Amino acid sequence: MIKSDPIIQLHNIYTAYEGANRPTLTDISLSVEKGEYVIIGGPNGAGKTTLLETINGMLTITHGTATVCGYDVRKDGNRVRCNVGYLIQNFVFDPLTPFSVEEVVIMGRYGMIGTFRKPKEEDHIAARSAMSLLGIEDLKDTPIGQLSGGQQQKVLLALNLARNPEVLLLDEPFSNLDMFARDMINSLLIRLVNEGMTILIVSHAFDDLPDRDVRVVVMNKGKIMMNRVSAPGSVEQMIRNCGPGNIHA
Ligand SMILES: Nc1ncnc2c1ncn2[C@@H]1O[C@H](COP(=O)(O)OP(=O)(O)OP(=O)(O)O)[C@@H](O)[C@H]1O
Repeated sequence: MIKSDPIIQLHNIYTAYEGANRPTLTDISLSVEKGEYVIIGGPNGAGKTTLLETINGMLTITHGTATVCGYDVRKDGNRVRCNVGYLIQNFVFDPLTPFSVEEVVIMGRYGMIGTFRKPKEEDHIAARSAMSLLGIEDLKDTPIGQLSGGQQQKVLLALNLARNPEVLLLDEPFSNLDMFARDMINSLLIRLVNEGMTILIVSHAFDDLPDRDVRVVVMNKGKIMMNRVSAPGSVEQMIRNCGPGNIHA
């Protein structure tokens, strides 16, 4: 069998925020195969969100090579973002946002629908199917700003799933969720990864990981301190072992 290229390949990457006089990420190299479940851990300010936004082509890479879904992130950021879903951390809609839940979920299809075109039947079907995966069909006509934080988070996950991404980046997806929603979304993520989606998740919650090996990437001070495939049971301890008291970077 011919081995395909990794779906994410970062080599010697430096990423800088606009106006910053030095890069936030330094010398990042990371390979992720299609269908991997990757947990990104590390202390506050370590660079976890910055890593997700680098993979999604949202930040300036000042040095190194980055390929995601076969596209060069530095040259083809738009194409990368068409194939990657990104759930950002703690996003809250303004209470007066004039869109219903279904309208927000269908925004996930905009890259495919095209500018100034109306959603087709297939876009509505994809949006409804994503809402059904998250159990939010009954909210479809509710204005998004009238939902709770946890409900809005489910809508944003549905928006990302409506476009059926090859890679899903999740930044603290469980932070606003009750235990039932966490269980439901954990099972959904495990199903998606078993079907071949590649998932990278920044999380401090390690219950209910997939019943298979996961890749654990631990960051600190803008660098990757550890990158290892491990059994799910040892993830939390591995991240603790690389905690601020135990690393001297
Ligand atoms: N927009 C920005 N402009 C300049 N620097 C930023 C910006 N956003 C983040 N940083 C800096 O980049 C570093 C890494 O931040 P990042 O948000 O990636 O950390 P994190 O590991 O995701 O932290 P947390 O666990 O607290 O969410 C921090 O020092 C932070 O101050």
